[in-house]
Amino acid sequence: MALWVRTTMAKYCSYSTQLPIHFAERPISAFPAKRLLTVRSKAFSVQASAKDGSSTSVGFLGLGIMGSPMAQNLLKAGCDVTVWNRTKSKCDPLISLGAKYKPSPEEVAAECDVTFAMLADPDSAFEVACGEHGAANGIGPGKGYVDVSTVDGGTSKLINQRIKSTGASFLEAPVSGSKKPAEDGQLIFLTAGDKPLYDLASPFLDIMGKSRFYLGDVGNGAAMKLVVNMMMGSMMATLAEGLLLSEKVGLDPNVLVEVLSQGAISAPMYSMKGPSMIKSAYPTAFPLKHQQKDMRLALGLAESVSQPTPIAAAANELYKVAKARGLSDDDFSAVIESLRAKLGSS
Ligand SMILES: NC(=O)C1=CN([C@@H]2O[C@H](COP(=O)(O)OP(=O)(O)OC[C@H]3O[C@@H](n4cnc5c(N)ncnc54)[C@H](OP(=O)(O)O)[C@@H]3O)[C@@H](O)[C@H]2O)C=CC1
Ligand SMILES: O=CCCC(=O)O
Repeated sequence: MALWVRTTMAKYCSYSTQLPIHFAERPISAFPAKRLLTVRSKAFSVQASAKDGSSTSVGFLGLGIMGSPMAQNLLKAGCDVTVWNRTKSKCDPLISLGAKYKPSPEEVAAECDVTFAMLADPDSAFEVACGEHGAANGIGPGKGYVDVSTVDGGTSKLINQRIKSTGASFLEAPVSGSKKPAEDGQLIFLTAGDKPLYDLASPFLDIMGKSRFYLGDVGNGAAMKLVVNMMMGSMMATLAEGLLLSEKVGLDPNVLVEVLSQGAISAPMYSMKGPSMIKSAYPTAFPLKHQQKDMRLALGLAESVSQPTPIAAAANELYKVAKARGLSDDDFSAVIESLRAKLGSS
């Protein structure tokens, strides 16, 4: 009996030199917990470590808003997890849940079969992978490095090169989904790179996420993520404009959110973020500085293929204004503040 409801499709992507394959799998959380554990432990034993025949050991580098719950879900599923974070104190809650700790990415990668990295941006992703005491210094043949940070394709390719030069495998796997989906194991992985590593890492991706796409060559996962986040950033800016305009012409913006939720342009994001934006509350799930980083990287991607993206370019300006107003660490929905200032309504 098929355990997965799998849809497979293949389509040509001009950004890739090979035909990408997309696997979208049914959320594993749809299965009862007991059944799930059986499936998972079977997967682990099938993919036993080359090192000593025991189950695959996992490293996790970067325990911010996303990395912490992702690593926590691996631990809760019974995985053998070793963690590292630049600010050591963020490791403590995971250590108390049973994680091991190593004082550098190098030592984590040397210890573990597969090492995941969830870093802030291209610079930190590169530094943790390739810098002094970076993962590349500890990794080697038979091991894998899975970078789940959101970076540009160029950075991902550099990390790929350096990791591969050691004889290890590389997979980029940025995620769609924010803090709550990370906590609930409902992320969407956009992967590209070494297919055998994708296969090896899939049971772990399925613990942390609800679906995964394999997109072919390194760079395609990053590109897909940037296109998605470029659209998300523009949608958020549009919501901000609509909320403020409705308010200014005397409408109740809460009613606008309700109207949106019932029509063709309904989006979970509008229903989730709209009500708090109306109250000028921006509890951070996705930091605004990261959204602006993604707009910037997406515009760079568009530039590289001479694709006009005027809407994203305009939205990016709003995120830059919001950053300049000290809102970098607020949720990206705080972008509305840059329009409030412009419209003179705050
Ligand atoms: N939050 C979200 O909703 C989503 C975020 N993403 C992406 O995931 C990535 C992580 O996001 P998120 O968890 O929200 O971000 P956070 O800002 O919460 O965490 C960033 C992590 O990167 C580490 N870091 C930053 N700079 C360095 C550096 N120079 N050297 C070593 N480590 C560093 C931080 O360490 P320290 O604790 O020491 O600061 C922390 O572990 C980003 O690329 C983001 O775009 C993707 C999907 C959703
Ligand atoms: O990169 C952040 C994505 C946030 C989301 O998908 O909700």
